[in-house]
Amino acid sequence: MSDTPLLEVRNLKVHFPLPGTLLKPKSGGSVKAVDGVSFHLNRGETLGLVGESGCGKSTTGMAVLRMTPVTAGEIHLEGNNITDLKGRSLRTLRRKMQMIYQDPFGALDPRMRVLDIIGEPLKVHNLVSGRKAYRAEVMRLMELVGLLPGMAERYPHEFSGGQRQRIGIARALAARPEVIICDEPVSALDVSIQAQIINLLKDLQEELGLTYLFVAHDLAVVRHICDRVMVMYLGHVVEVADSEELYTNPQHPYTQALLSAIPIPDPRAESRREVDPSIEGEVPSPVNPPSGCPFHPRCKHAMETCRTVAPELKDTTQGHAVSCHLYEPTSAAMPQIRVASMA
Ligand SMILES: Nc1ncnc2c1ncn2[C@@H]1O[C@H](COP(=O)(O)OP(=O)(O)OP(=O)(O)O)[C@@H](O)[C@H]1O
Repeated sequence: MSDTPLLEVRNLKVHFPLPGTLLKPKSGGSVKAVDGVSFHLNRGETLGLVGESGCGKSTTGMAVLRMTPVTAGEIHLEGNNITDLKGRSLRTLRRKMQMIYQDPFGALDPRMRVLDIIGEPLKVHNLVSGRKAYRAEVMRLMELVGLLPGMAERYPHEFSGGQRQRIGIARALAARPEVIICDEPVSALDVSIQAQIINLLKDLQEELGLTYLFVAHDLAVVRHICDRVMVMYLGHVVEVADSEELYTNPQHPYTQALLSAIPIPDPRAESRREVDPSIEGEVPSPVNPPSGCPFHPRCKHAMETCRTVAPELKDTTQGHAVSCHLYEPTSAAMPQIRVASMA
């Protein structure tokens, strides 16, 4: 892997005006969906982006793709600032960054044949010339994702969920992208199919040298596919580390709580598992964020400190960074809770 990140995001903010403030933007109120997120993505790696519903994962992915307006911050692809690209440059960028969507049922146009769904990016970005080359390229892509070329004339409703997700993957690959944002690509699929799609994504990455930003709320899935994992909470990154390091040595109380909620496949171990109570109940919303420390009720710091000053993301060991006022890299680690084994 190269030392220069393929993608770099610096202090990204995406704030949406609250309903009712759209006509009077100065009247205040906004949802801080993403609020100062920084990360990098190395060529050929998979970075997981995890957190509970509403923490800003999808918005981060959409902002990186320039599909949602960026309030502040910078996005760099291959060293070029792409935050304000427009027109033809933005179209070129769109080819380099593709998305695989969560809902394989809603993401495909039901009136289009698979041939045209997968082939559309070839036409839009002028990647092949002539009908024959177009058809041959679609067939190649179908084979690459495990679909029979004979299915090219069919419509999306004739396919299962897993097959539809394969169509979505082939369509993303057609553009020959540098980065693929996988937005919960398996959460709408049956568990048995999930593993097939995860393995397909891994194989394609190896074969084509792809780079993934893998958005998910299922921490068990993320562990199997990601090299590094970044944990988000209410628009902020609270911890980032190599995958194994994060799962075996989580430092942030919120990461520890999230990990405690992963079910254990062994029924006896599962019956002994203790879920951190702070993770139970209603998922916090950025529309009405919790009062006090937004990160964890066990935080001993003055509540207002955490509300008014976002904790800095501090490096602990190499590549492992934590954002919490309580965390002191030089002192002993923060109070640990027991982390459920995933064996
Ligand atoms: N276009 C929008 N206008 C207003 N608010 C929005 C918009 N898009 C997202 N939000 C809000 O921003 C917050 C973050 O949403 P986002 O979809 O990024 O979260 P998420 O972590 O991906 O959640 P999920 O896993 O449920 O998709 C939520 O409170 C959401 O309601």
